Amino acid sequence: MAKILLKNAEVLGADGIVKSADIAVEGTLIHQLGEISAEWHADKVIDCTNKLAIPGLVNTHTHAAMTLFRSYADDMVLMDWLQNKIWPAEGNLVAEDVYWGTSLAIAEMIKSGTTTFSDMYFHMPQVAEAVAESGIRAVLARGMAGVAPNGEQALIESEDFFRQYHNAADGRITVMLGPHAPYTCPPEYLKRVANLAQRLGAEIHIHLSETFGEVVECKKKHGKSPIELMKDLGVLECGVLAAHCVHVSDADILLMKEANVRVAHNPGSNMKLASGVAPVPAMLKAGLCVGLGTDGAASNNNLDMLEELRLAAMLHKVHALDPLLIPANTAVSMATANGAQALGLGNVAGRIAPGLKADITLFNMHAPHWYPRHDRVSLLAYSAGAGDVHTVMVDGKILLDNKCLTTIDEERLMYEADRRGRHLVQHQP
Ligand SMILES: CSC[C@H]1O[C@@H](n2cnc3c(O)ncnc32)[C@H](O)[C@@H]1O
Ligand SMILES: [Zn+2]
Repeated sequence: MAKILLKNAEVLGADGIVKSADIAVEGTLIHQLGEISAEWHADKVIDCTNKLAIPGLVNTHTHAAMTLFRSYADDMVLMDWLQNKIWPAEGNLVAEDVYWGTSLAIAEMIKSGTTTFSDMYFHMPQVAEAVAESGIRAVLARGMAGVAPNGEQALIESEDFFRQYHNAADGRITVMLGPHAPYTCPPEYLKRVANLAQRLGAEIHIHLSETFGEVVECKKKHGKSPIELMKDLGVLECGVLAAHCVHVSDADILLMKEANVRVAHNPGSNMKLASGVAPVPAMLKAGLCVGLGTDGAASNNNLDMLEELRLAAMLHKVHALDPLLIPANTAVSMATANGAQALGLGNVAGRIAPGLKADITLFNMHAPHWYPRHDRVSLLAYSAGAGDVHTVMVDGKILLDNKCLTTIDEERLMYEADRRGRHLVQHQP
């Protein structure tokens, strides 16, 4: 079992306070924190002078392989973007495209300090392969739209995928079911998804109440909001990770709290697609678990969780004209511990504490924008950039060493992603 000592770090603890400490990593786990006894011999020692150690960032909602559509269709509203640009181009995707697009996303995520991501997409065995090879942690859901003939196939593939990959890659992969949204999955179909989830013991990852138009349509069609509809169909009983939740009412928030719905807040995507501002302060006040996500790289347009963290901290302040909303430590918790909890990994990752998985990101603080160091959490939230990410460890294994990826051939995947991305959109309108 490999033993790694992170020596002399400044560690963001589970209490949100930064203290000087050593971190002993044994195998996949954080063994000890603080002063490490001289009897504990490390195989490798990393000098963490001037380094801030935080729990790895958790991206709670993305479509990783959509890196292939980055910069293809910008400055559009969601439905126009999906129906006229993205879905036609996705119709051309083959399994290998998803493998390379996901690998590109993983490289970008690791380099910007993310250690876990939650994905909803197609060709999930190839996503799992990219996850397994790279060493990152992931929660994967095969996206399902309930229209014939693919709706049936999606249910079958989701069950197969769950049975084959839940807890795969030494436990780094867990699986959810991924019905896309109420506007692509009719009620009867969502009931079948909920039944399947109950039968498998799987949780559900779904887009909910992303745009005002979605809510209006849902009320017109079903006489209730998307959240109310999910409750009535039995979806909320399965354990739900709900992406976006921009247009939710106070009554919706109460229902979400009752059912312990966890929210993936995607401020960058919501701003770019002009979907609106999710009532995150009200959700937090109600006691909901809110994590952060980038959404796909085609609506963001990067997978940088540090940027998302800062957007979350800033957006709600300016929206409510209240600088007290989402302070730095809240935004950091949303990007780490709350994100892990939102993905059902609260007892596995998201905090630097003995017994938890060694998923750790080290930031180099020896740069002009990190001085003076009045408050390290403030520096992380408001001053740091992805370029400061120095070392990334997942499951006790170093995936980024002094800014170099250790498990991924970056040049090869940039070449493949470029070639495949151009091919996918070649004959599109
Ligand atoms: C069924 S797999 C996932 C599906 O979701 C699409 N998608 C990407 N971004 C969004 C978004 O913000 N809202 C709704 N759907 C989105 C993606 O293109 C895939 O088709
Ligand atoms: Zn999405």
